[in-house]
Amino acid sequence: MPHHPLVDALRGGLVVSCQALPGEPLYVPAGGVMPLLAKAAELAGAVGIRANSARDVREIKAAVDLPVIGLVKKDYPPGEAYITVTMAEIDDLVAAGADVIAMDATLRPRFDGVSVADFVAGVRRAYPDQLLMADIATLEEGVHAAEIGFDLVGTTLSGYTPQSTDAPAPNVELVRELAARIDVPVVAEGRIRTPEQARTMLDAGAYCVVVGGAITRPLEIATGFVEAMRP
Ligand SMILES: CC(=O)N[C@H](C=O)[C@@H](O)[C@H](O)[C@H](O)COP(=O)(O)O
Repeated sequence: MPHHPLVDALRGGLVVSCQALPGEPLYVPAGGVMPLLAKAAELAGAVGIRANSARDVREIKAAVDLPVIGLVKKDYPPGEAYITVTMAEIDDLVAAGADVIAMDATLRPRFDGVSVADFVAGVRRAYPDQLLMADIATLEEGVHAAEIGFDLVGTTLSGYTPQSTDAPAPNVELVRELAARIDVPVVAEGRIRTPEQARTMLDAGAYCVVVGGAITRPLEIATGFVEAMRP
């Protein structure tokens, strides 16, 4: 089946996740920082941007000419789904112009007790043309996400859920297994630290690769150097 042109534009490319949460050095309440990171990604040849919050999606869309994967991350009790879990968040991201909306598609409990399948069905009814990306942590969740109609399936949450705590970082095998099992494009995302690892993900069958912290989180990057240099 041919892909949506927007999904086609991501094929084989790098998507740069430009995110900073409150408490991180690059989090500025007034905004304006994430578009600068997105611009650098665009100049480098990235094919897309991933961003948290309708505000950042809007600002980044105004600054670069790349598709934006939008999400809303909020704090929920540990062990619960937390990436774009309400219809109000979907409404905001659609209004901000998110080309793709990323949603928690783990099989963890959700704050409202609604299953991810029912939530996605509701989103599809409200916005039939909206592209949706599943953020999953395990093979089972990835297969389920493909079955319930997501347009892209990403390994974003591997290593971050109780069911995946022992997963390798990055999880090349999950990408390989998913790519072999589902027809939906597999996005390699999560804990990819080097260009070589990104390349390995493509070789394992990833449709495209999302890299965040290794490019856009200076605290994380500097900490890696400091730790490696410790006597
Ligand atoms: C687990 C979670 O909440 N991940 C978030 C999802 O959007 C982001 O904090 C990550 O930066 C993003 O997935 C990219 O991953 P990495 O920064 O490891 O390249």
